[in-house]
Amino acid sequence: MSGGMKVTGLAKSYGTAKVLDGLDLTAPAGQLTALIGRSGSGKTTLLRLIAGFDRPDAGTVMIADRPMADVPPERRRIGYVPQEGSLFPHLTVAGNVTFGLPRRARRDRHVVADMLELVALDHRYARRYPHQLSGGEQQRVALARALATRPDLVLLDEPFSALDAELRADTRRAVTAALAATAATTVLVTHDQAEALSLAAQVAVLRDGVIVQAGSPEAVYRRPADDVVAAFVGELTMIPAQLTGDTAETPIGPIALPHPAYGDGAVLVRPEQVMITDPENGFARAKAVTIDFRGHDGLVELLVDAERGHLTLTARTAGQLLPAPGQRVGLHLTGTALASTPGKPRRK
Ligand SMILES: Nc1ncnc2c1ncn2[C@@H]1O[C@H](COP(=O)(O)OP(=O)(O)OP(=O)(O)O)[C@@H](O)[C@H]1O
Repeated sequence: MSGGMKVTGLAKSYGTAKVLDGLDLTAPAGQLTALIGRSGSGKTTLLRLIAGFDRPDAGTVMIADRPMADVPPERRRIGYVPQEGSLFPHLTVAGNVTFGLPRRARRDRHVVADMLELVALDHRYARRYPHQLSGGEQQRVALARALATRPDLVLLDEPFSALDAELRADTRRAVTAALAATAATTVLVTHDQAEALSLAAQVAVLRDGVIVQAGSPEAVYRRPADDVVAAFVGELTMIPAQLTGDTAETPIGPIALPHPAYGDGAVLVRPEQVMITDPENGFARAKAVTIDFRGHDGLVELLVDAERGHLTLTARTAGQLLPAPGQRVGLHLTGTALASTPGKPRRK
């Protein structure tokens, strides 16, 4: 297995616009790292620097423990799969899959059969041309071609974004299974946070030219580096709170704080941390106002009984446990919360 991928101090500007500003990122060997960030944050720029299509202004790229400064793209041992349309239209599937292989390997029919099997495509597809394939099948062939050369690193630039929901799910499954089977070190760019959380071993969040957080999907979702990351990777509901060090006292009960905070403020929690119970139970009582039904679960907007003021919250609950509009419920909180203190400067 290779030594993974590591970039250090990577900087890149276009004119006066600084896109990457001393960025560090390690993609562990044999694992999938998902790179997420807002549109225009520099995800594609980073991928192109790793691939060697562009040169950084500063910083280093190491792939499988080899420095890449003087290595041209075709000698970096990389497999690159862009959004769509990367197949050669005049070559068959077999011709595409074996394109990067030495002549002798190209004539070996087992290579094509093995690679198609790896991406869950029938071997009879080998003779078809790209225009005779669906978008999802084309992406699987593109991945088969990328993996055929046994690269040290696979780079995927939004490979599922042009596919509709059903095809996307199927293609995603086939692609991740193939990547896992070959233990390929992979960096996947996606603007779909749910996709990143479900597929990746590591999620890296790009903002303001640097990686603001890299960690397991669970860590990024449950212990986000700040409230901007928190909002980026999932829904949030804000609850006013008295911050007393390692606990926040809220109108619907106490909740633990992973980072100590003090004073008048608020906490940010995921809607699934707001637990709905019978009105007799729970720390506080509320009325369900609106229900946003989503099949397997739903979001409930709640108006909390308060002596003063007016507090609305959002809870997520399993589809069969959803209250009816107007129903009275009890509430409490679980897990830990991120403190949000007023006046903290917000970054874009
Ligand atoms: N060749 C270029 N010349 C000038 N500016 C560029 C060039 N390539 C990218 N940019 C600018 O750099 C910034 C980052 O672009 P990049 O495509 O890397 O972002 P991204 O995160 O991949 O965006 P998206 O999610 O929308 O694909 C953008 O502001 C873009 O306009």
